[in-house]
Amino acid sequence: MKLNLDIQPLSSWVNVTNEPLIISGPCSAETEEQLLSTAHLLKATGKVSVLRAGIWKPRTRPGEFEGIGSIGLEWLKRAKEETGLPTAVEVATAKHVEEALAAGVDILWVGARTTANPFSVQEIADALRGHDVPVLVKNPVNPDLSLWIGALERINNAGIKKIGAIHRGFSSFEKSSFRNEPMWELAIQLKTHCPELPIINDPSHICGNRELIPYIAQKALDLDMQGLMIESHIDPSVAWTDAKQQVTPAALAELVERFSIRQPESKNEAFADKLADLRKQIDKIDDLVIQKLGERMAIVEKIGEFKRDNNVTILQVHRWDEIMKRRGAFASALKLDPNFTEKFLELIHSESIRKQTLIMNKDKTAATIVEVAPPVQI
Ligand SMILES: C=C(O[C@@H]1C=C(C(=O)O)C=C[C@H]1O)C(=O)O
Repeated sequence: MKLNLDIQPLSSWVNVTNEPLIISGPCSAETEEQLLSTAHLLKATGKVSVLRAGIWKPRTRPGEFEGIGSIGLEWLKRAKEETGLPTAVEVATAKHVEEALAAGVDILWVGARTTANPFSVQEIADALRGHDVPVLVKNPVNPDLSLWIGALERINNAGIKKIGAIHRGFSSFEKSSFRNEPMWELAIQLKTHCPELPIINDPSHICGNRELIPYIAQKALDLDMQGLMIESHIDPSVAWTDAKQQVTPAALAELVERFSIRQPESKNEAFADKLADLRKQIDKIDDLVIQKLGERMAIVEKIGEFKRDNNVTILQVHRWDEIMKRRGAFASALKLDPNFTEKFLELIHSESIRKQTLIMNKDKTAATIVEVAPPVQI
């Protein structure tokens, strides 16, 4: 799938003081004093290009702090006047868009819960029509790339060319050390579909705690993401929302200082030659792997026909269990990650099952069952 968005490059709509682009500020604007003092400290670090603050907060349960509301726009205006930092807020309705634009907010972002709802995204897109304001679209809460792409398309179709995506991770039922699973492969797929789309990582929402932020932020930069949105607060311990994931402006500066900034390419000729040579080796190996997988699947199909003719079930748990153990041991002896091996083998097994299911049901009307293999996480 190719995603054809009409995009203006990030550098044409935001003045990045330092690489990478850092958007920072409180999760929620709480008081004028909290917002202004945080903004001044952020500006003083020299590392921040945009000031963010949530003023309308979509909360999971009622009764929690739902944002300070429109008054926060006045505080943002003042913060911008005093620090010179452009401002960014989350919008979830047409009214939010109108108010934010009237107050001179420089960048709008669509939150994860909103991206998941095409009606809301369309309402926002319609309100944006005729305006020339940059809009960032967070990934939907659920790991659905099409919803993310659909939201970007709706905004772009409304004439917004200064557009980017924010990768803030995905809700998961499973317990994990992250608040939202990064599922990097979805961001990588988005980048593959539309290489010119800037992607900004939001380690605060992925991690849900300060401690993990450096690791996720560095990984995002190593995956060639163009910027980071990191929540900061003058005193995170008393923050009204998301206290655990906010950092002080000083901690933010230290974090940014420690990043290793790598370029997508190197101009060094010796490097280019060596890389080309190594890639040739990889090409040969990949061809062999694919060839062997093709041969394996041909045998799987033969087994399928054999099972069909002898009325034997497709799934053979003991055989599969034995394969997992033996291949697993071989793979770990070759220093392959057990998690990777397990997922790789499971993917092969589900494809075997799918192929044999088609063979078994060949003459039945249900022959149209085309189950696809589950997505692999990295
Ligand atoms: C190919 C077979 O069918 C299934 C697929 C397997 C595989 O891909 O290796 C193993 C066991 C079965 O669940 C088989 O029975 O050997």
